[in-house]
Amino acid sequence: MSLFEARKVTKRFGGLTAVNAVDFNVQQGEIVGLIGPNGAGKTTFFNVISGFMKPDEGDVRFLGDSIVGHKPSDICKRGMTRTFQIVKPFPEMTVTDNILVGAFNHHRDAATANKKAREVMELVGLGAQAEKLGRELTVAGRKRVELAKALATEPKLMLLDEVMAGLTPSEVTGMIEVLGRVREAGVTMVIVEHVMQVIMNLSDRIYVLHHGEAIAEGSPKSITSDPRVMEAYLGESFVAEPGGEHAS
Ligand SMILES: Nc1ncnc2c1ncn2[C@@H]1O[C@H](COP(=O)(O)OP(=O)(O)OP(=O)(O)O)[C@@H](O)[C@H]1O
Repeated sequence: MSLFEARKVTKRFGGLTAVNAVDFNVQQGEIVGLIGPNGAGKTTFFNVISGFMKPDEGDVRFLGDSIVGHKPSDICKRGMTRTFQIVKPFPEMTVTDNILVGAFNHHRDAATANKKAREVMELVGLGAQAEKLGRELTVAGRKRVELAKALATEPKLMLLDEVMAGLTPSEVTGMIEVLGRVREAGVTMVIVEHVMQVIMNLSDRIYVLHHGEAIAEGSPKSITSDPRVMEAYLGESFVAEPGGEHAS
């Protein structure tokens, strides 16, 4: 059984089919990349699989159960959580307290929630910034808080929406290391990302969306040499630079 599976997922906006009969699966322990040119349907697909939008057709299954129609908070309690492209930590709360918001999702007991918050803060490299306020953080710091908040909910599967957007090349390298540690901690991940260096470095498998359809799936190596993928990216830079137009 796959940890996660989307079967023939379709989402339309009026006459526009943003996601068209997409099959997608994730096995325990994998990092799966999701790429595609601008407007390919990545965000829409992400919104559907994380419960923020309902598919018009198809099924989304996590741990063998359909989660279509379930609230994101319920899906999070089951062990699947997501991050957002635009990261807004609570500005007047410390880094610790921001992360505790995630930890309390899973633990009612304050001591246990605190312990979890400390643990994920160390994992993402925020230990030294624990007492900083949300508004004092750089983009890179805010991205790490977003990641830590998601991790504090103790996910089995984490969906990451452009965690590298707006980061400098050295910050991207730092974040790749962090995600490597997250994987070692046993968290399975799906990554939507424009920074190809990240996708190619981290992903075990990659799905490519184009005009709402999954046109290719395979190892990073097979994807880069796939003629359908090259054609889909015609006119766009396939090797996007960190901190590009998708900076938030
Ligand atoms: N709420 C909406 N209402 C109407 N059309 C939408 C809506 N959201 C997305 N779309 C359209 O659906 C298509 C897919 O958009 P989506 O944002 O999912 O693509 P994307 O691959 O995430 O793009 P990008 O890489 O630019 O973020 C686009 O044509 C977009 O204009």
